[in-house]
Amino acid sequence: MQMHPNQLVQYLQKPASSFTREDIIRYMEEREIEMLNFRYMAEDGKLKTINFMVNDRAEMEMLLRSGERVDGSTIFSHLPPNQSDLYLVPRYRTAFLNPFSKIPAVDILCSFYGADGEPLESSPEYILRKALAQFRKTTGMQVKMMAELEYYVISDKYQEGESEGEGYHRAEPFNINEQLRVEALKLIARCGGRIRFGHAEAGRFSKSGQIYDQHELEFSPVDPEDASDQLVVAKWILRMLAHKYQVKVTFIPKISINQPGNGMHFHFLTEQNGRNTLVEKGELTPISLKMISGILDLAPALTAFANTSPVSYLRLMPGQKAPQHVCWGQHNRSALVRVPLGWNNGRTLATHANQQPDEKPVDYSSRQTIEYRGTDGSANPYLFSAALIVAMLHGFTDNEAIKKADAYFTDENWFDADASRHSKQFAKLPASCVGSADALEQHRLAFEADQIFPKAIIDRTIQKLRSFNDKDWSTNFKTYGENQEFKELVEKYLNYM
Ligand SMILES: NC(=O)CC[C@H](N)C(=O)O
Repeated sequence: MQMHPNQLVQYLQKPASSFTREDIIRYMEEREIEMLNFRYMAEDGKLKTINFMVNDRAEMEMLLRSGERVDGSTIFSHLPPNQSDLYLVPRYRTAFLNPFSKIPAVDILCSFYGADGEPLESSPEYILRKALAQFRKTTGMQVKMMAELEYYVISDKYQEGESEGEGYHRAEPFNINEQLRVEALKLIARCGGRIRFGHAEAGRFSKSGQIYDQHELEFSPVDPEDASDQLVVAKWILRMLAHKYQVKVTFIPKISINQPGNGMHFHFLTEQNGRNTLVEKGELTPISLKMISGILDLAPALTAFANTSPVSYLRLMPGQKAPQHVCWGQHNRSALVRVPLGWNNGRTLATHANQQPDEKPVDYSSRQTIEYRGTDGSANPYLFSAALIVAMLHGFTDNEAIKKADAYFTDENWFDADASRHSKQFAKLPASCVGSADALEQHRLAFEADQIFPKAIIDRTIQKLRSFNDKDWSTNFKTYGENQEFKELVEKYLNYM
C-alpha cells in the first residue's frame, strides 16, 4: 500500500475496493479538495463530467449518498424524453485525484438509476454486472479481464533519424512520443488503473508532412467492470496528454489502408477459489475449450459490440495482424482468438539466463489468459465485455462445444492472403456494420437471454449499425486504396469513441 500509485489508496491506506463515503470525504477535507466531479462514459465513448463545488460536508455527504439528477434522454438515445429523469450515483472505488484539474478535484465514476430507485436496465455498466452475475451463477467462477489499448500519435514534430526503421518497441531517441506514453502510464496508475506496461507498436509512417506513430498500453487482469472503467479513464488521459504535447492521439481502427490498424484486444481468465481455471498441468482445460467455442460461435454477432464504426471493417483484413477468420490457435496471432504464451513450462527462465543454479520453479500458471483479437477502439468496453461473457457462457450450454473447439482450431498463418492453401476453411467475420447488424439480429436471443441485454439495446445497436449503410465499403477501399473518400472517412472517425 505504501508504494501504491493511486493517491487515495496511499492516503487512506486501504484498497480502492473498500473505499467508503466517509473515506472520500475525509480525503477531500484533509487534502483541501475544492471540487468533486461526477463522471461517466456516454454513447460517444467520451468521459463526461459534472463539476460540483465543494461547499460543505453535509452537501458532499448528500451527493455521495444519493447522487444527482440528470437528463437521461440526452445521455441514452433509446430513452424517450417522457421517461428520462435518471439518478447519477457515484461508485466509491473509482475515485481518483484529477491529475489535470488546476483546482484540486476528486473525480468519481457513476452508475445510472431510474425513478424507481432500481439500476437502469439498459445502462452499459449494469448490463456488464448482469452478465457477470449470470456467469457466476451458471459456472461458479469469477472472470477477470484486461485490454490492450493501441493508439496512433500524429504529429508534425520530426527528429533526425525518426523516420527510419521499424516501429515495434522503438525507443528514445528514435521515438519522441515515449514521454507521452510513460506519462500516460503514470497518470493511469495514479487514477486507479492497474496498468502493466507500454511500448511502441509496429505502425509508423509519414504522410503529408506528419508522422504517424503507433503505441500500445497493456493492463493487468482485474474485475471486468474495473477493466472497463480503467480503459475509459485511460483514453481520457491519453486525449488530455495529446493537448499537453500538442499532438493528436487517435484510437481509430484504421488510419491508412496499408498500415497496421488500432486494435483493442481483450484478454480474459476465469478463476475458482482464486485458482486460474484455464490451464492445468500446462494444458488447456475443457473449461477453456468450451469458452473458446462459445466465443467463436457468436463471433459474427460480437462484431456488433467490438467493431462499431465503418472504419472498423477496414482493419479486419489480411496483412496487418488483425483477424478476419473465425478460428483460434495457440500463440497464433493470425487467429481471432489466441491462447498466448503462459508460464507453464515449469522452468525459472531467469536462472538460466543468469547462469545461476536452477531453483524450484514458482507456479505462474495463474497468468494464463485467452485473447480476443477482434475488438477495436470503437467498442463500448462495458457492452463488449458483457457480450463476450455471454459468448463464453454460450459454450457451457452447448454439448458439442469441445468438439467444435477442435474444428475451429488452426496452427496455420491466416494473415496469408491466399487462404485456399490452408488445410481448413473458416467463416469470415462480417465485412461491414450492416453485415454485423445482420449477424446480431440472427443471434439476438443469445444476448437477450437471462435479461442481460434489454431488447431496446439490441434494437438500437442494430439500427445504428444499419444506418452507416456501409455494405460494400471495405471491399471497395481495399481495391481503391487511399482516395479522397477514404481520407474523409478517417477524418470523420478520428475521434470516434
Ligand atoms: N502486434 C499486434 O498484435 C498488433 C495488433 C494489430 N495492431 C491489430 O490491429 O489488432
